[in-house]
Amino acid sequence: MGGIVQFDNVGLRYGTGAETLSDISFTLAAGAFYVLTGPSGAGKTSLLKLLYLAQRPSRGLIQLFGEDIVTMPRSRLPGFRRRIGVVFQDFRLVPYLSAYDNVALPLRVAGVSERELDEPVREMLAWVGLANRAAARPATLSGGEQQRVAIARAVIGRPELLVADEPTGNVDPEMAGRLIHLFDALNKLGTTIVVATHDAHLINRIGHARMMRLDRGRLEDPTGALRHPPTRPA
Ligand SMILES: Nc1ncnc2c1ncn2[C@@H]1O[C@H](COP(=O)(O)OP(=O)(O)OP(=O)(O)O)[C@@H](O)[C@H]1O
Repeated sequence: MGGIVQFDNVGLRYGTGAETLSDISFTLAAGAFYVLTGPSGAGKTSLLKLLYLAQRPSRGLIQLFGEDIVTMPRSRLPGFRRRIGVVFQDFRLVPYLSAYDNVALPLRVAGVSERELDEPVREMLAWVGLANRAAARPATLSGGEQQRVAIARAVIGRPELLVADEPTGNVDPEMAGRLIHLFDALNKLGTTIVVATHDAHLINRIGHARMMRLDRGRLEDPTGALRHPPTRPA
């Protein structure tokens, strides 16, 4: 399988300070499951932001789905973003929408009819243990419940790439197991997954994951998972 993401010598600098990320080069294989680890402040969230196109690099080349996204006109970025599911560290649910409507959002944006989306939305809410909270607004949900809505919203549209930032930070081990099962099921359907986490328990439960480790803005490749020949455009 080919690379779905390729970084070549990518650097990221916020403002005029030192680089937060330096010399980042890797290829993500389509359909694989990656776990990104590293100490707090190493740059994990920054790397994920580059992946889900919330941040442009200060230098280097990024290809996503076979296209150079650094020089791509801004008008084309929203179309690319719709192919990526994101679980944000701070959830970013739409505050005036119910849990049901937050989860339904990607399907509505994709033009799925109300009749067709009702069953998958209810199934997904049940899977994350929120069947009886469908009508609740985010402000009335606990942190762990909000996180589960955010995960349900990110996976329901079966994105080509799923990027999740500390997705089990607010849930108990049993729920973490269910969420991993959900990521696994999505991965089996072909979605490439990148999960950033500190959670050793989570890392141990995803036996087939390829490890990526960031330390002070530089990427280590402890298991050789990222060593693919670069696939440059002809
Ligand atoms: N928008 C920003 N502007 C300036 N500096 C930033 C910004 N976002 C992050 N940084 C800095 O970049 C560095 C890396 O932060 P980042 O959030 O990517 O690390 P992290 O590995 O995800 O940490 P954690 O595990 O604590 O979430 C930190 O020093 C942080 O202060």
